[in-house]
Amino acid sequence: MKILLTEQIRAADAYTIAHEPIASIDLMERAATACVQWLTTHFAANIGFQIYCGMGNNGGDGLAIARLLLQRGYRVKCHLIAYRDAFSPDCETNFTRLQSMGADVQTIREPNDFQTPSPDEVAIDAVLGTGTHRPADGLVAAYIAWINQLPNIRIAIDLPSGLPADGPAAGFLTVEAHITLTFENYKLNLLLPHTGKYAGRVHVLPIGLNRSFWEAADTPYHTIDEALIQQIYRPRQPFTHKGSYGHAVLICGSKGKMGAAVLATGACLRSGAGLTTIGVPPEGYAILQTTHPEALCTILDPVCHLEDVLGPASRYRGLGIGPGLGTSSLALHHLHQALDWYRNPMVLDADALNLIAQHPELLTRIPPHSLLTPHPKEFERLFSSAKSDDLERLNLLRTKARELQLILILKDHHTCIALPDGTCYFNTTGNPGMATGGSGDVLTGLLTGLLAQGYEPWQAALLGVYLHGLAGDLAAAAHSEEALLAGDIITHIGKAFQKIYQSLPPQKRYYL
Ligand SMILES: NC(=O)C1=CN([C@@H]2O[C@H](COP(=O)(O)OP(=O)(O)OC[C@H]3O[C@@H](n4cnc5c(N)ncnc54)[C@H](OP(=O)(O)O)[C@@H]3O)[C@@H](O)[C@H]2O)[C@H](O)CC1
Ligand SMILES: [K+]
Repeated sequence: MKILLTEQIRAADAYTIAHEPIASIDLMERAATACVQWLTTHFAANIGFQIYCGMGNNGGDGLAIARLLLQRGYRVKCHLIAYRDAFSPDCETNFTRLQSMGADVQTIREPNDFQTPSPDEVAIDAVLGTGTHRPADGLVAAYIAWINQLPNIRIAIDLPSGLPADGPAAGFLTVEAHITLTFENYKLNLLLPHTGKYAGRVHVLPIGLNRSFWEAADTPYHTIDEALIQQIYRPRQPFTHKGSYGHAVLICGSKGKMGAAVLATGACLRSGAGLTTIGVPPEGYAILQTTHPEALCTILDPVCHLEDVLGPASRYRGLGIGPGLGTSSLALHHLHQALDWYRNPMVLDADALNLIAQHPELLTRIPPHSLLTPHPKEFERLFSSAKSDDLERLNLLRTKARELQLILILKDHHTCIALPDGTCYFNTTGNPGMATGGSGDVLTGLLTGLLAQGYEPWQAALLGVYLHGLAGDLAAAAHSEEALLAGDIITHIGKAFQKIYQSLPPQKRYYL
C-alpha cells in the first residue's frame, strides 16, 4: 500500500470528502470510531482515560473519542491544550458536542494547569497530528515534556504529538508513545528508526479514504501488506516435481560460524525450494549432513573451482552467499568464484557484504537485480558515505539501488527494500524478538529458496522479507519476543505460508 506524504494525505482527505461524498466532520467521526473500537477491544470498561486534545483536527479526533468512550460507559477526563486562540471548525464542533453531553473539559492555558492523573489511567495524546510542521514550543512543548514523565501508558492518535509525518524531525520534542493508532496507513516517519521509536507499537486503522485517489498518488514509498503478498505468492500446483521448484545453492559457513550455514540451509529448505545444495568448508561437512539430511552438501576447499564441484551454474536458479563465511582470503576466493561462475541474480549477505566493503571494485561485478541484505552497520561499511540521518540514508539506499541496478534490503525494525526502479517498500511484519543472532541468516536462506522457485528477484525480496517477519511474529506468539531464537523463525515458516495461503480469496485457494 502506498505511503502518502503529508500534502497527499490532506489531498486524499479532501478528495474523499468531495467524492464519497462525506462531510469532513463525519470523516473525523469515522476516525474516532475506529480508535474507540480499538480502545474498547483492548481496555475493559473499568479503565479510566485522560484525553489531551489540541485545537486542530487531531484535537477534534480526541474530543470525539472522549464523547464516544463516555457513551460506552468509560470514565473519561478531557483536557484542551489551548496553545492557540482558534479551533479548527471540526474540532470546535466536537468540543460543542462533548460539552453538550455535560462532559467536563479542562482548559489548560499554562504548564501549572496540568493535573497529575492516577497512574492506572490511560493517557490519550491527541494534541498534534499530521499538521505538525515545526518543532513544538511554548505550551505544546511543556505538555510533551510533562506527559513523557508520567508513568501512565500513552496512546497517540495518528502520530505522537510533535512528530511530523515525514521530513526532518531532528530536535523536535515528541511524545514518547507506547502505542500509536494511525489512520489509513503508516506515515513515513513512523517507519524510520530515529523517529519511529517515538510511536511505540503502531496499529493502522483504516478509515476508508478514497481508494482511487490513493492508487493514483505518486509516491516512491510503499508498505508491504497482505494484499500485495497475495498477488506475489504462488501456491504449489499438482503434477509438479522437485525440478519445478528449482535448485538453490548456498555458500556459507567457516570454522566457528557453521551455525549461520545451518540456519540459512534450514530456511532455504523450508522456503519450498525443490533442491538445496550447500557448499561448506571441510569442517562443516559432517555438521550440515547431520543437521540437514534433506540438503546436498559439497566441500569447498581452498583450491576448488565452483564449476568443478557444483557443476554448471545453469543447474541452479538461486545462489546465496555470505552467512558465516568469514572474511579470510579463502572467503574472498569463494566470493570471486561465485561472481565469475553465477551470472544470475543472487543473494549477498553478512560477510559477503563485508568483503565487498573491503573490495568495493566487486560491487560492479554483482549480477543486476541481485539482493543485498545489509543491516545498517553493513550498509554504512558498503557505502561509506552512509549517514546515520534516516532520510539521508533512505535517499542513499534508493540512489544506490538505481545506480547499481540492485535490490537493497536494509534490515531494521521495518526492513526497507529499495528496488532498481527507485521504489521503496517497508515491511510491516516482524518484531523486536527477531533482533537476535542468526535471524539474518534465516532471511538469506529464505530469499535464496524463493529465487530458486522462479520468483522474480523483486518478488522474492518482498515475499521473503514479509514471510520472515510473519514467521517471527508467529514464533514470538509461541515463545515470547525475549526467548525467540532464529531457529524458531525457521520452525514457523510453514505456519506463515499457511497464513498467507488462508488469506487468499477463495478462488485462489486451490487446496484445502
Ligand atoms: N485523513 C485523515 O487521515 C484524517 C485525519 N484527521 C485528523 O486530522 C489531523 C490533522 O489535523 P490538522 O488540523 O491538519 O493538524 P493538527 O491537528 O496536527 O495541527 C493543528 C495545527 O497546529 C499547528 N502546529 C503545527 N505544528 C505545531 C507545533 N509544533 N506547535 C504548535 N502548533 C503547531 C498548525 O497550525 P499553524 O497555523 O501553525 O500552521 C496545525 O495546522 C490528523 O493527524 C488526524 O488526527 C481527521 O480526523 C480526518 C481524517
Ligand atoms: K497525536
